[in-house]
Amino acid sequence: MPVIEVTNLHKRYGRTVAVDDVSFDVAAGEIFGVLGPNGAGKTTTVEIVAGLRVPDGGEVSVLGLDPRRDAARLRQSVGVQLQESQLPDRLRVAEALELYASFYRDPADPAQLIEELGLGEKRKTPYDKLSGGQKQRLSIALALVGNPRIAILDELTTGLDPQARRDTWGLVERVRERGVTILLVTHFMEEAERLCDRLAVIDRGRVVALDSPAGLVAAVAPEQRIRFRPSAPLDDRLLGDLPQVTGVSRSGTQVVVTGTGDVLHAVTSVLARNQIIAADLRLEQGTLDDAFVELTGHRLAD
Ligand SMILES: Nc1ncnc2c1ncn2[C@@H]1O[C@H](COP(=O)(O)OP(=O)(O)OP(=O)(O)O)[C@@H](O)[C@H]1O
Repeated sequence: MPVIEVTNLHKRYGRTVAVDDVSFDVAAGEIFGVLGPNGAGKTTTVEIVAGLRVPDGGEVSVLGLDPRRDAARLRQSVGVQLQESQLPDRLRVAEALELYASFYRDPADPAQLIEELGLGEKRKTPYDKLSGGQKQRLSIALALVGNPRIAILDELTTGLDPQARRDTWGLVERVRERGVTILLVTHFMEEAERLCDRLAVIDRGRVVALDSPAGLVAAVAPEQRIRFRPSAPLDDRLLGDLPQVTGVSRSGTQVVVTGTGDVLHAVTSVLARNQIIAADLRLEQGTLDDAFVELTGHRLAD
C-alpha cells in the first residue's frame, strides 16, 4: 500500500515547464530518491507532495489525503526539511526544537532528538553560530520533531564536507529504522546509491527511469569487465566457452573478459581448476553515473 502516490503531475512557471507528467509511488518504510540535475523539477515535485505548491495538473495522494485540501491534517504526519531553511540568527538550538514541537499534537521529545542528532553540546548555541553540518542536522531534527510518518528531505547534504555527509547518511538510515518513510531529493549519485531503496531519475521535468539503484545500473550497463594477468599460459577458449562470458581479449599481458551474471565466479572457478592464478584481478562494473548518462545523454554534474 503506497503512502505517497503521484500521478501525471504537471507544473509550469510562466513558459517554463518545471514538471512534465511525473508519476511514482512510495511504499511505507521506503527511502525513495528523486535524483536529477539542477533545474530538473525535483524541488517543485516534492513541494507539491508537501502541499507547499499547487500543481497545474495531475493527482497527489499522501497517506490517502490530498496535500491541498487536507494540509492541516497532513502537517501532523509529514515532516519537511527544505533546501536552505533559515531560522532567526539568535534562536538557540533547544529553543528552535521546543518551538517547533509546540506546533504538534504528539511531538517527539526535543531533548532526546537533540542528543540523537549529535547536537547535545550545541543546545544553547544560536543558529548563526552553528556550522553548515550542524545547521543541516538541526533542520533534519525540525523535520522529525512532530514524529512524522513521512519525512521529505531536500538536498540534505549539499554544502557539507564528505565526513558530515556520511554522518548525515547514517542519520537518515536510523530515521528509517524507526519506520519513517523518506522522500529524498538529491543530485549526488553516491548518496542515491548508498541510501535509496528505489529512485525516480528526473530529467527536464520527466521521469526517465524508476528502479532500485542496482536495477538501474543492470538495465543500462549489464556488462561486467574482469582484468587479470594469468600466472601461466591460458587458452582463451577455456573462458570464451563459458555461458556467462561475452568476450575475451588481450591488453598487453592482461586478459580482459567481459560477461554478465556471475561471470566472476565462473572465470575464477575455471582458472582454479587449471591451476592458474589471476594476478592483479580487477572487476569493473557499471555505475549509477553510467546509467544516468545512458538514460539522459548527459552527465550529472556534482
Ligand atoms: N518559483 C519559481 N518561479 C519560476 N520558475 C521556477 C520557480 N521555481 C522553480 N522554477 C524553475 O522550474 C524548473 C525546475 O525547478 P526545481 O527547483 O523544481 O528543480 P530542481 O530539480 O529542484 O533543481 P535544484 O536542484 O537546482 O533545486 C527550473 O527551470 C527552475 O528555474
